Amino acid sequence: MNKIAVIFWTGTGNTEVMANEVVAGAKEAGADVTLFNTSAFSADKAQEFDKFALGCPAMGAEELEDSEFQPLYDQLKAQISGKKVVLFGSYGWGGGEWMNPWKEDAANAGLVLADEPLAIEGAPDDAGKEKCRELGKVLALS
Ligand SMILES: Cc1cc2nc3c(=O)[nH]c(=O)nc-3n(C[C@H](O)[C@H](O)[C@H](O)COP(=O)(O)O)c2cc1C
Repeated sequence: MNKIAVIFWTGTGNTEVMANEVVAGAKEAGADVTLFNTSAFSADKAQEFDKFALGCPAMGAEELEDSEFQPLYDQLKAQISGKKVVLFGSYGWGGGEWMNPWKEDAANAGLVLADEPLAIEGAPDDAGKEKCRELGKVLALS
């Protein structure tokens, strides 16, 4: 089975645009993909999926969004150790720094990163959208 959950949090829509492109890329590669805003997903659904694309912008001071995304991610990572995952999100001024501790944390939790995380400044342009589709494709084919 190749069931993928794409789960994202967004404040102003940029990471949602990325999430939609990740979905498109994974579908093009033949996966069965479902898109969730964090508020629509709970960790007890994790076992229904084989792979996960997780999207969250840089918030706080180079951190994950702390009211919805971080708590969900903390519960989820305990349940999906050993599963394939990709990470993505939009940032503003920090050069993508928030992605480094996230990547390290995911690896420490035993998540298997199917590709390098994708960090995009602001709203993705056409080239950025293509990178998102490619990320979805790589996850689907991994
Ligand atoms: C409360 C808050 C904190 C933020 N902190 C950071 C940060 O630490 N580093 C950074 O590069 N951008 C930061 N940003 C900018 C967002 O990451 C950026 O606007 C991003 O495009 C938002 O993505 P979204 O449209 O998916 O919400 C912050 C924005 C807000 C509102």
